[in-house]
Amino acid sequence: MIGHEDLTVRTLGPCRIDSPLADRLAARETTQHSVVEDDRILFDDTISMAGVRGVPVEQLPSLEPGGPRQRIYFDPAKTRVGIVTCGGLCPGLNDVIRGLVLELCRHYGVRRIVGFRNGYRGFIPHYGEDVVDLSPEVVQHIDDEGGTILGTSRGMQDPEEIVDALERLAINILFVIGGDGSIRGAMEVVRVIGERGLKIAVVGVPKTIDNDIPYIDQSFGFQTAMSEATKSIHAASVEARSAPGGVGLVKLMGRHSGFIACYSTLAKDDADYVLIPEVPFALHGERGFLEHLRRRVEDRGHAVVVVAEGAGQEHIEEHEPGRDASGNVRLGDIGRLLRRLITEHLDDAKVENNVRYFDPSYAIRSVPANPYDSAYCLRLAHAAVHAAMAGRTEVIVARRRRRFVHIPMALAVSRRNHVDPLGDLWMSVLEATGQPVRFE
Ligand SMILES: Nc1ncnc2c1ncn2[C@@H]1O[C@H](COP(=O)(O)OP(=O)(O)O)[C@@H](O)[C@H]1O
Ligand SMILES: O=P(O)(O)OC[C@H]1O[C@](O)(COP(=O)(O)O)[C@@H](O)[C@@H]1O
Ligand SMILES: [Mg+2]
Repeated sequence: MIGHEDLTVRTLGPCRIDSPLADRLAARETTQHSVVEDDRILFDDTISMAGVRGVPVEQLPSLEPGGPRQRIYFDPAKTRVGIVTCGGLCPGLNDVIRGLVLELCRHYGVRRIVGFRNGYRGFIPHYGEDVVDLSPEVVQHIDDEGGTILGTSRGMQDPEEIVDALERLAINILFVIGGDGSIRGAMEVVRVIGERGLKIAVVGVPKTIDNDIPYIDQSFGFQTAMSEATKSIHAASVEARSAPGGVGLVKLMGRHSGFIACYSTLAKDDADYVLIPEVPFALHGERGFLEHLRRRVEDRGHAVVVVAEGAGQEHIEEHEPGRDASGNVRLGDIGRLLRRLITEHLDDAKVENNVRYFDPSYAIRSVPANPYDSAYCLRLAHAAVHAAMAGRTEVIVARRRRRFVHIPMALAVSRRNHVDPLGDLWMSVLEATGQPVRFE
């Protein structure tokens, strides 16, 4: 059970410097739309969850609010900042970089900002990567493009060498834009910073197209990626309805979490089946997926199947689950397996079929952020700058139940966010598709 200590945010020291934004904060009070800096946000949001704690309200676990502080830890005129993007792409990476630079320069007067190239390897001399000087002029229009102007990478790097680079460049604040792996890497960097007695703040902006980081509403870029995925699902539906025995099969990203598959299915009423990593399914037998699909194709003449790439791995016998350079599991190709098995099953049943396979994986994560995500990225960037300038460290900024909060990195990587098979999201998917609760 999450306790108060799990939610305590580390700081580098007392904030003694008046913030350049102090004059904007004077009249603020806690309302539905803002939280004053010495207030806290309850972690539990139901009577039962709070009640089971059996403690007075002021002892209930609570989160530190995001937002500007009256006084800050770093002297803006003497602060140097580094920014790095790590792991897989996600729409909005450039929007976050842009937001960080503009907030630092325009509102805190911090002008010494460098970008490290290609993820954590950008710190390592062996790779010979130059740093990128960042300014409002450099970043003004980078949000028009997907990807990250800094580049990204996977693969473990030595935190000692990363901190060496921070020391050489006299960096005071490092922003890490990345997922669970990047956050774990950032924690190693924080460990070394502490061992060396340095005062360097490390603040994370969580990034995951899979939405697999817990305790946050949604990752930036998720809405854009989900929107892109609906285009492929609709194309699959058009193809399926235009041919006898048409079956549209769409494989979407989602290594361990099927959120993209779920939300993109709910957005358009095209899919008949959704298969996700969190819900095992039987392929064969009278109540298996293939027989159910055959009956659906015979009854309606077409069907659309949406499968998250991490679903059905139990059916991929010949697959040796290797790992990528960061240690993430390399998945067997459930899309190709289903394409083959669906065709074989319908052929064996003498059901005319035309299976059309779509794999838009990289297409949905390499696009620019949509306006909603662009605005979300800007606000996350603002929160990250406020947190770092106030000396917070080993923390990610996130929006949780509409409030911007500071979540300790250890908590952010303590578990993975999954679609709950007993939760309301999966219930909505079952209601929307009409598929059975389980194929067994
Ligand atoms: N368990 C870990 N401990 C320390 N560093 C890690 C760990 N996992 C990943 N990293 C670092 O974080 C970077 C990005 O991690 P990765 O899993 O590829 O993407 P993401 O951060 O999006 O999950 C890697 O290049 C690696 O340097
Ligand atoms: O980018 P790669 O190395 O091909 O890995 C693809 C994987 O990256 C992801 O987009 C997630 O990226 P992260 O590991 O950076 O969170 C998965 O959805 C997908 O399985
Ligand atoms: Mg990850």
